[in-house]
Amino acid sequence: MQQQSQTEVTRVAIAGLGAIGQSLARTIAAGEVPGMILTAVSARNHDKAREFVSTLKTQVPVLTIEELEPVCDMVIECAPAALLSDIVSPFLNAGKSAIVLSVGALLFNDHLRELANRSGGSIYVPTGALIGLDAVIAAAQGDIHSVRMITRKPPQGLAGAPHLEANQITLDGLTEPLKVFEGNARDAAKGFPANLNVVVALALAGVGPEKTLLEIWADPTVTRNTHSINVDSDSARFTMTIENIPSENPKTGRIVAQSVIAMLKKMKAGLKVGT
Ligand SMILES: NC(=O)C1=CN([C@@H]2O[C@H](COP(=O)(O)OP(=O)(O)OC[C@H]3O[C@@H](n4cnc5c(N)ncnc54)[C@H](OP(=O)(O)O)[C@@H]3O)[C@@H](O)[C@H]2O)C=CC1
Ligand SMILES: O=C([O-])CC(=O)C(=O)O
Repeated sequence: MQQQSQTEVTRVAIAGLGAIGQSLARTIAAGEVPGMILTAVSARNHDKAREFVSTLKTQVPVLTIEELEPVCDMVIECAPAALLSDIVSPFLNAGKSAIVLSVGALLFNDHLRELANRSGGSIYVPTGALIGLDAVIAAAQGDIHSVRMITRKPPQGLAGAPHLEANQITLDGLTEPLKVFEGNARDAAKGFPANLNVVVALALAGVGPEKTLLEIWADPTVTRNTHSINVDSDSARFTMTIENIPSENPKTGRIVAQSVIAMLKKMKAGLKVGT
């Protein structure tokens, strides 16, 4: 087991240099997260990644996924969902930590949780594009009667989702809101692997992927990725909505990288606020 103490310096790897990875790399390389050092990055296109790294305040090597674990203490996974296990397994195997953004893929990689439990490594799921996981986790210590979420995204925020193709749903030229999915978080993670990680984070915090229910709307009248959660439990009833400004990737909100930075800072802070 190689878990670190709060005061040790953590060597951070970033796997995936898209909307989230680039934003994280800029912030960590600028020294804005005390106790964390950006040590290596990985991307599909190494030339493009090297060009990006040259703009950072600290220079780090661009490595393959396999080369990250031997030189880093923790990995932040922000790559396509299909790579989740390849990126995270070596770190967990070594008893180290992984912050996971492709949360939906955790449902189809049960071995990662088992690996973490066996090795003493940790998988961290940030609140990401969502809101209120602290309240859901607290409510889950008692009895939660129901968890429902409604997501509205501009059509381009849902483009390319396998569920749309499988059901021959076309969003081109949409002029009014269209409900494109109603079901549970597990089916949403299959049908929208790059668009609805948030509902899986909600499921893991609360009542699990079968009982967490979701509607997805392709809505040409909204410009923000909007998620509303409704929870009813024996301790509280709450409804919360977040309206995310998309990043350069229309599927991903700007707040996601900020949520990860907040998590990194909390790991090293003496005062930790929130559940
Ligand atoms: N938990 C949450 O709240 C949220 C989670 N997400 C999820 O986070 C993940 C990242 O999102 P986002 O940054 O928007 O995605 P992007 O599509 O913007 O970036 C993905 C990056 O992964 C890289 N990549 C592709 N193949 C490989 C490979 N073989 N090795 C290393 N890197 C590779 C790409 O590299 P290259 O540039 O070279 O092509 C690209 O830079 C996605 O799974 C997304 O669904 C997104 C939003 C919210
Ligand atoms: O959950 C996701 O993958 C992304 C999302 O909805 C958002 O950024 O609003």
